[in-house]
This record gives sequence, C-alpha cells and structure tokens, in this order.
Amino acid sequence: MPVNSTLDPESPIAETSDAAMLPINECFYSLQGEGTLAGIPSVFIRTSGCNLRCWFCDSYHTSWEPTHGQLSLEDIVAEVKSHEMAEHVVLTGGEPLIHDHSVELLERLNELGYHTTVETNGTIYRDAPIDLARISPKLASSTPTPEKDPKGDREWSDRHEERRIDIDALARLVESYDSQLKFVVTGEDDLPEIEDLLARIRDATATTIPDSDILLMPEGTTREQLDDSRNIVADLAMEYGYRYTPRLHVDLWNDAPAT
Ligand SMILES: C[S@@+](CC[C@H](N)C(=O)[O-])C[C@H]1O[C@@H](n2cnc3c(N)ncnc32)[C@H](O)[C@@H]1O
Ligand SMILES: Nc1nc2[nH]cc(C(=O)O)c2c(=O)[nH]1
Ligand code: SF4
Ligand SMILES: [Mg+2]
Repeated sequence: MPVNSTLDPESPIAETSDAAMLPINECFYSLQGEGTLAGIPSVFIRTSGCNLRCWFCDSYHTSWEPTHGQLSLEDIVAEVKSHEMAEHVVLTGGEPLIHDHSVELLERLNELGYHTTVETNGTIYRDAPIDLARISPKLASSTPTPEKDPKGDREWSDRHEERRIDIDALARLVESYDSQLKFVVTGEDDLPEIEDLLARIRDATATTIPDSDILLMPEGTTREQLDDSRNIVADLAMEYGYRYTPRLHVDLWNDAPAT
C-alpha cells in the first residue's frame, strides 16, 4: 500500500496533534531481505523522515525528499492485520525512531503478539517493546560529499557527519534489546572503521557483542550493483570473522517498490 500520493511532501514530519498518527511512506508484505531473519514473511511499515542523509539511501523518498501520508495507528495496525499469514512486522524508514508515536505502535503490535524488528541507524534510543533492533550505524563512506550528494546542494554533508555516530545511543540499544549491528560496506576501506567503532561500542557497554551479531551487507540497490559488490563483501566477512548478509529483496525483485 503506497501512501505517498496525496500529501504535500514539504509538510512537517513531526507529529503535530495529540492524535496518534505517523508519516507513512509505504506498507507492504514481503520477505525480510536482510539479516538473521532473512526469508521470513513480514509486513513492512516504512515511516518517512530521517535525521541523516546517506548518499546511497535506498529509500530516497523517506530521507532526501520525504513523501508520506499521515496514517493513524489504527489504520496501520489494520493494514498489518490484513496480511493474515504474517507474524513478523518490520518498522523501518527513514528513521523510525525519530517519531514519538513509533513507541505506541510497537506497544500495540506487541500486545497483538507480533514479532517486531526495528531497522534503525542507531542514533536515537527509545524504550519500546522491540524484539530485534537491527542497528545500521553509518560509516564515513555514507556521508554525502559534494561529489556524492544526490541533491547537489551540499546542505547535508556536515550535519550527516556530526550526527551519524552516537556511542551512548548505540550502547543503550545493544544493552536493551536483542540486536544486530549491520554495516553497509562499500569496500575494504570500511573495515578499519568498523573495527574501531566496534571497539568503542564494546568499551561503552558490559553487554557482550559476539562477532556473529556483526553483519556486513554489500552496498547496492540493483542486482547489477550487487553483482559487483557481494563477493567482495562475502570475502571480507570471512577474513574478519563477521556474518555476511544478503539483500534478498534486491536479488529476488531488484528492489522494486513495495518489496
Ligand atoms: C533505508 S534504511 C531505514 C532504516 C534506518 N534509517 C537505517 O539506516 O538503518 C534500511 C536499511 O537499508 C540499508 N541501506 C540503505 N541504502 C542502502 C544501499 N544503497 N545499499 C545497502 N544497504 C542500504 C540501511 O543501512 C539500513 O540497514
Ligand atoms: N524485503 C525487504 N527487506 C528489508 N529489510 C530491511 C528493509 C528496509 O528497508 O529497512 C527491507 C526492505 O525494504 N525490503
Ligand atoms: S539513515 Fe537510513 S533512511 Fe536515513 S538516509 Fe541513511 S539509509 Fe536512508
Ligand atoms: Mg530497504
């Protein structure tokens, strides 16, 4: 269900009334494409709006040019329930944890017995019933440099760079939830930064983070791009002892909308 057709894309992302609404870009039923639950039928709820601007963002219309309809939590839950075979719900975006009402949505889904995964960039901590926090901290290679700025106005480079890592938020997420740390890898130069970041997170928390919960995912939004990147990233996973994660939705459907 695409829900981005009628509203002004420039309208505020933040919730403006007491009614429990969320800016939703799309809801759809698919297979979880990434991580340790890859292959599981899941309903995806994609909120709109993000506090970062990765140059490679595969959800451009939730970050660089956010589009959305405001849906009530009732309507979102009804949409989830309409996919009768689904036991898993994935809350993603954009950055779902910028929205206060994401917590209430997760509470309702939890009461209904759904398994919830939250896909997050790890810059914001919230207390919510999250069964799996799939955290994707953003590396320097995600920053929209002037050469890689999709909008070309250089507005976001500094802001993205300042915001992309918050060690306290990462440590709290890891301490509070079953979690995976999933890194988008653009090449072998990313690995020293991943190692350094992991050391900083491990220093900041008493929670053990096993290497099997560290996922390397190839950057790419088309099968063709993954043809160039997936084997490089698979080799890096073996070399460093981390887990490789595919992008099944790209392999199966070439990242078509609502997959
Ligand atoms: C669109 S983001 C939404 C959730 C959250 N903002 C985040 O970044 O984790 C969903 C997932 O797609 C990943 N991703 C985005 N663009 C990608 C690309 N071009 N190649 C591989 N993964 C990408 C993100 O790192 C994240 O794990
Ligand atoms: N099939 C499928 N699996 C996914 N896992 C995480 C996704 C996301 O965009 O957060 C995603 C997505 O967009 N599609
Ligand atoms: S943090 Fe996630 S939604 Fe935001 S720009 Fe990066 S990949 Fe896109
Ligand atoms: Mg996606």
